[in-house]
Amino acid sequence: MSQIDSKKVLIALDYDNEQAALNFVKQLSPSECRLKVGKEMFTYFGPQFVKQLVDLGFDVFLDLKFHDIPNTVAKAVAAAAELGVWMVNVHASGGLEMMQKAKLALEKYGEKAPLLIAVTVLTSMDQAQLLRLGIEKTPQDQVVYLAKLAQEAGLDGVVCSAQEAKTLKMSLGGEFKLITPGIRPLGSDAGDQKRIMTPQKAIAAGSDYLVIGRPITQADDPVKTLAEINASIA
Ligand SMILES: O=c1ccn([C@@H]2O[C@H](COP(=O)(O)O)[C@@H](O)[C@H]2O)c(=O)[nH]1
Repeated sequence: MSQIDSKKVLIALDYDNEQAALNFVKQLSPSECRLKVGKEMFTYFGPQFVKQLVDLGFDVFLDLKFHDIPNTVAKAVAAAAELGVWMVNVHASGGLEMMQKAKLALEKYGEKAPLLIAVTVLTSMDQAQLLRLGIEKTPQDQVVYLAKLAQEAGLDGVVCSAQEAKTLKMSLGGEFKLITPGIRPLGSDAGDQKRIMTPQKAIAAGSDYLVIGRPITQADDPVKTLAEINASIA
C-alpha cells in the first residue's frame, strides 16, 4: 500500500551562484520540501553540488533529462544513482528501448534506486510549438502517448503539465507518478511557461509533485512563499 507523501513541492534551484543557492537551502528543512537540480547548476557546479544537498538530508531530483542512445542513458542514470539522488529523468522521446535500458541499469541499486521518470512534452510548449516540430497531436494527446510508452517501459512516472494530470491519472492509474512543472501561484509571472496551473488546482487535478522555481526563488521572501504554498496544498 502506498503512503501519503506530504512533501509535494520540489524547488527548482536554478541559480548561477552556488553560495546564493546554499544560503537559500540552509533556510529550508528536508521535512518541508525536496530540491531539484537542473542543467544550469549541474553544469556550473557539478556532482559535488548535488552531493552537498544529499548530505544535508534533502531528497534531490536530478533533472538532466537524458536523451541519447540506450547504452549512454543507462550509464548516465546509474551515475545519478551513485550520487544518491531520489529521482532522475530521461526524455520519453528517446524511445522505448532507451527507457527500458535505463530502468534495467537501476535494478542493481535495489531499494536505493532513484525513481526514474520521463519528460513528455515540456511545459514551455504549446500546440503551435508542437506543430513546428511536425507533431500534429494536441499537447494533451502527445503527453498521453509518451506517458503510456514510459509506463510500458516500467518507469515510475512522467513529467507533464498539471493540465494533463486528470486524464493521465484516469488512464494510467494512481501509482504512476505525475511530476508537474509550470506551477504558478495566482498573480505570479508565467515567464516562458505555457501550460500552467496554480498549486492548489494542480494537486486537485492529480499532480503528485509540484516543481516550482522562480515563483519561490525570486520571491521577496522565498521561505515565506514556500510556507504559504505548502499551507495552500496541505
Ligand atoms: O517540462 C518541463 C520540464 C522541466 N522543467 C523545469 O522545471 C523548472 C521550472 O521552473 P520555474 O521557474 O517554476 O518555471 C525549471 O527548472 C525547468 O527546467 C519545466 O519547467 N518544464
